[in-house]
Parts: sequence; C-alpha cells; structure tokens
Amino acid sequence: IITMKDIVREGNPILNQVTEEVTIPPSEEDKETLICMMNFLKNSQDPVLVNKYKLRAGVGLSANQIGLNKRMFVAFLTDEKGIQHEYTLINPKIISHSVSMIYLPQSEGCLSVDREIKGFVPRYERIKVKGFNLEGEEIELKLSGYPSIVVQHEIDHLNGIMFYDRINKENPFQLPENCKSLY
Ligand SMILES: O=C(O)C[C@@H](Cc1ccccc1)[C@H](O)SCc1ccccc1
Ligand code: NI
Repeated sequence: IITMKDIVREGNPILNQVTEEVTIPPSEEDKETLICMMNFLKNSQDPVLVNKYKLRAGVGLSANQIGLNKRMFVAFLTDEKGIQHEYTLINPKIISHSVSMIYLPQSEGCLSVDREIKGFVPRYERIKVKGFNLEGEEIELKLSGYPSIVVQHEIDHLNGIMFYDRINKENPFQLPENCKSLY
C-alpha cells in the first residue's frame, strides 16, 4: 500500500516537470497504480488507518507525487454541501473555466510540502475538465467550489506547478479583484 515514505517531497525535480501523457486504454499496471493511489486517499481519511500508518490526510494525489512521470491523478473529497466526490483522471485537460476566481481562506497544503506556507492561492471558481477514466473512456467534468480547487491543485502537479507558485510574491494575501473566498 502507499504510505508517506512513497510520497516525493519538494526538491525532487519530478515535481517541477510536465508529466508524460498515459497511453489509452491504460495498462493493467497503470490501473493498479491508480487504484492504489485512490486507496491511499481513502486510508488517509480513516482515523484508524491514519494512526496505524502515520498518514497525512489527503484529498488529492498526482502520479508524480509518488515518483511516476505519468499524467494522471486521483481525488477523493467531500464538498461544501457534504457531497462526496471521487475522481480518477488520466490525461486531464481544463477545456474552459470561469472568469471568477475563488481561494481557500486557510490557504492550501500539499502532501509533498512538509512546511506551512501562508498566503492565498487564486483558483478558477468553475472549470470544465476532459480526460479518461480507469476504463479508458473519455469523461468530461464540470466542477465548482472546493472540488474545482482540488482538481486544479492536482492538474497543476502534472504541469510541475506547486500551490505556492500561485501565491503573490509581494503580498501573499493580495488577490485579483474577481476573486472571493470559498467560504
Ligand atoms: O498534495 C496534494 O496534492 C494533496 C493535497 C491536495 C489539496 C487540494 C486542495 C487544497 C489543498 C490541498 C492535500 O489534500 S493537502 C492536505 C489536505 C487534506 C484535507 C483537506 C485539505 C488539505
Ligand atoms: Ni499537492
């Protein structure tokens, strides 16, 4: 199973490069990997397993965070309305997005970053994403709010972008005018 020792930390160049597209349909090995990645997220949200395996909670994980140069990620989260979202996306592409932006007032964290970084991360409020699922079928997702933030954080990883790259260098709490808090 995936535990924290398998998670690559900042400083490893794989986190700063654009990852390679995955062959569709995904190989058995790629499917296995994605299932393990999703299980890590579920384990990381189970208090018993968190204690047993000393896991950090995660709502998203990209393949390059476990050292794989593959354009794929998983997300497992509960949104502001208490609805559960479970996504496995291969070769994801944001095909359109809102002009309006949102940010998490508590800033963002990252399983690959072992330090607290303060500052707001402006994200698109709504995104339309195209990609392929575990079966290799093309899927299109329309996301807003917290799920939209999580998926943008993961797609950034696949493009070698860390959340802190999006924090304003001069004033970490400065925001573009069309950006409002998620809550
Ligand atoms: O490092 C990762 O990619 C996983 C991040 C994803 C994330 C998405 C949006 C905003 C912040 C982080 C981890 O989930 S960070 C830990 C965490 C756990 C539960 C809720 C929020 C953040
Ligand atoms: Ni991250």
